[in-house]
Amino acid sequence: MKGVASAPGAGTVLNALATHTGSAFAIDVDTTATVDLDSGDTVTGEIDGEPDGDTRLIERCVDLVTERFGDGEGGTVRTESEVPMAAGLKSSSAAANASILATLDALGVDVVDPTGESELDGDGGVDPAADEITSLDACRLGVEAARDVGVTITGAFDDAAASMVGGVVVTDNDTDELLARETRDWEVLVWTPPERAYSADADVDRCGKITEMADLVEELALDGRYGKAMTVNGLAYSAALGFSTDPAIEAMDHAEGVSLSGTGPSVVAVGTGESLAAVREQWAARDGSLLETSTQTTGARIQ
Ligand SMILES: Nc1ncnc2c1ncn2[C@@H]1O[C@H](COP(=O)(O)OP(=O)(O)OP(=O)(O)O)[C@@H](O)[C@H]1O
Ligand SMILES: O=C(O)C1=C[C@@H](O)[C@@H](O)[C@H](O)C1
Repeated sequence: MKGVASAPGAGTVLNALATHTGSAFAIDVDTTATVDLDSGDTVTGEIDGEPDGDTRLIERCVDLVTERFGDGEGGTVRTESEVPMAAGLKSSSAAANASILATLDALGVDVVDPTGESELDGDGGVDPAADEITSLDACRLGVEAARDVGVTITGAFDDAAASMVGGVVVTDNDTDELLARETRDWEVLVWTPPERAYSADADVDRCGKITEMADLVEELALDGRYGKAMTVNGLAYSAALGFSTDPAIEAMDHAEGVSLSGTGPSVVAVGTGESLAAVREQWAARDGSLLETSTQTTGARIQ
C-alpha cells in the first residue's frame, strides 16, 4: 500500500510564540513524502540528503494515521524537500502534512472539503470509524505529531494550516482553529543566512515581552493588511530573538511586507516582481542564499 503527497513550505506574517495567535502564507516550494505500508508494526523514516536527520516527526505522522484509520500498520516514510530545515520556512509543517496525506492515500482514506470541518467525535478528535477526513483535520494530526515529538512550541497550527490549505491564514494555536483565510498573489524573495535555528530552541520568554506588538500585528492581519502586519512582526521578533533588522530596513521601502520568518534565520519579502528586484539587489551582497518564489494558494495535495 503506497501513497505519495506534497505540501508547501510557508513564510510568516505573525509569529505565534508571544500570544499563540499566528499567521502564515504558503510559498511555492514543496516537500514530498512517499509512504509504503506493510503488515509489520515498525515505521522507519528517511530524509533525502540528511542521513542523520531526525525522522521521529514523519514516523509519528504515519503512526497516528494508521492507528486511527488502519490497523497500526508499519512501513517506510521518505521525504524529499525543497524547503530547507531549520531556516524559518516551516519545513516541519510541510513534512508532517505530506506524510499525513501520503499515509491517508496509502490507506485509501478520502481527504475532503479543503477548508471545512469534518465530523468530530465527542472528544473533539478525529472520528476513528470515518473513511474520510477534511484537510484541516488531517493538518491537526500533523500538529499532534509535532507536539508529540517536541519540534514545536505552540503546535504551529498557523504554519501547518497555511501549508495544508494554501493562501494566507490566521489561526488560534491553542484551539487549532482557523480564524481567517485569504489568498494573495505575491512574488516572494527569501534570504537565508548560512546559520540555522530550530523553532523548539527559540527564547519564548523574550517573545512574551512583545505581546502588545503581536496583538497589533493580529489586528492588522485580521483586517487583511498582511504586508504591514508582517513588517511590524519582523521588527518585533527580530529584536526579541536577537536577529539583525538590517535586511528588513533594506527591503522596507520596496516590498509590500518583509519579516523574519518563523524563528529565523530567513527573512522573507513579498511584493511585485519589480519591487522585489530592488530588494534582491540589496540582499545579493549578503552571505547565504536567495530564493525567488511566489505565494501558493492551493495547499497540499495527494499525488
Ligand atoms: N523534510 C523533512 N523531513 C522529515 N522531517 C523533517 C523535515 N523537515 C523538518 N523535519 C522535522 O522537524 C524538525 C524541526 O525542523 P525545523 O526546525 O526545520 O522545523 P520548523 O519548526 O518547521 O522550523 P523552520 O520554520 O525553521 O523550518 C526536524 O528536526 C525534523 O525532525
Ligand atoms: O513552534 C511554534 O509554535 C512556532 C514556530 C514558528 O514557526 C512560528 O512562526 C509559529 O508561529 C509558531
